[in-house]
Amino acid sequence: MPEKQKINILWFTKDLRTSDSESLYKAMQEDLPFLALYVFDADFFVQKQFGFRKIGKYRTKFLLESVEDLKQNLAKQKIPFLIKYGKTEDVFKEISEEFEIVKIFCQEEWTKEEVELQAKIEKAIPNAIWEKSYSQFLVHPLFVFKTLDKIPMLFTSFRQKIEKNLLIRPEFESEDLMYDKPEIHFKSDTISLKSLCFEDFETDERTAFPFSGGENEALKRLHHYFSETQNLSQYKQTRNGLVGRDYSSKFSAWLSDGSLSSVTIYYEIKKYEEEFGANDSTYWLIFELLWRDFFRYISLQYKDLIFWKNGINHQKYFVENNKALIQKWKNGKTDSDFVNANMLELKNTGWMSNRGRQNVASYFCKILKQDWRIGAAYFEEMLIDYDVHSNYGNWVYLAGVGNDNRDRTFNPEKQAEMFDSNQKFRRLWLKK
Ligand SMILES: Cc1cc2nc3c(=O)[nH]c(=O)nc-3n(C[C@H](O)[C@H](O)[C@H](O)COP(=O)(O)OP(=O)(O)OC[C@H]3O[C@@H](n4cnc5c(N)ncnc54)[C@H](O)[C@@H]3O)c2cc1C
Repeated sequence: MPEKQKINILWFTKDLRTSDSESLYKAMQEDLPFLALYVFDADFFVQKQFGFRKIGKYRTKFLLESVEDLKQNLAKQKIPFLIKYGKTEDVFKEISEEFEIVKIFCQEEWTKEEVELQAKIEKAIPNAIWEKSYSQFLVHPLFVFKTLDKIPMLFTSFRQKIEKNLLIRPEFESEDLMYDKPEIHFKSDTISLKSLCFEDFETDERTAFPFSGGENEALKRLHHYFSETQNLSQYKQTRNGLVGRDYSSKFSAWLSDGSLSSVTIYYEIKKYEEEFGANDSTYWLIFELLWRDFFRYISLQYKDLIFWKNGINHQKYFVENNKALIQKWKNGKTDSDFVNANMLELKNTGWMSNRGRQNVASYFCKILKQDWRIGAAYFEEMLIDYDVHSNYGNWVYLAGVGNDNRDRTFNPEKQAEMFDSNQKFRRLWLKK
């Protein structure tokens, strides 16, 4: 039998970008040719939890756009890119029937489903060498664990310790490297919303933001929010808003599938501060990106406990599973018009503001007293920016079984008075 050609694989997962890509940068340094790969994993599109899909139509559309954009960016660098639908381990097996896979470059993961998937690939391709990178963090684990032995329970102590002599790794200059190795031919699948069993849909005209996936759109949004409009300079005052495109950055959707890197955002903030001046608002965006990191470090430390009913602190959580109440919450038919408006926004657009998310989650856990995991699973299906660490981290936090032991309940009436005093938001979503 002729020897198989040796190749490496650059496996994209939640790092759908060509700029600041450690994996792409490293794959380019190797002598062997490589094939870039993205798999729409079949299990992921059919699995359900608490009756909800793992991914709904909003995120699926966004993901399709992100992968298409990645394809175009990789083509500019002449990098061969394979897009497949199926079980990821089967795709790896199929490739290994034609080629000897020597190394797999990808993002490091530690949450349950991601770890299980990597284990299936390891079993299918036992001899491959894995080169994993922590490209999803703002503050690299090497720095964090040099500073801290253990991740503190409270965000404030995490932030204060990390901010002392904060060191952010430089960006990887990966987007201009040209691929000059032999092309690897492998036939991609044609994948669409329809082939993934979703109906096509129009964006609701009331949406807070008409999201489009992909690195190019992410960078466009960044330049709009920063230099074009200088909205960043008012971020701290506007970030609790509910209506409109610019009350917050809306970066989360691109951060979640990795088409935008938080390190890139950081350096863009620094450039912005040099040009337009630093203030509380420019700092506050970094502060929020540290919250994002914090929840990643919490999941890294507590692993699967973030999915457990009693959470990371083993707090007893008494819950009900009242289907009628949950249905009312989902469909915006509770006793609170503020909660209802937020839930209708989510249902119709895949988006909800941070203020809205805090209120509806607190209402679900503390007032309706339902199992927080059901609320989190509904968010997982619906949110365009769903991210395992931020979603489950925030839900355990609000359910009182995470990093906040204070038994706090948001009062939706008071919150509506504070953040929607003119009822603009409620009128937008509740009007007949
Ligand atoms: C119950 C609940 C569930 C959530 N689920 C998700 C989720 O699945 N995916 C997700 O990205 N965020 C989630 N968040 C966090 C937050 O609501 C969103 O990140 C934010 O609303 C996104 O809007 P933005 O990008 O305009 O935020 P901005 O206010 O512009 O903030 C900038 C960035 O900071 C990070 N950030 C801000 N607030 C938080 C926070 N509380 N926790 C973690 N990171 C934060 C995000 O990456 C965000 O894009 C959740 C919050 C709650 C209360």
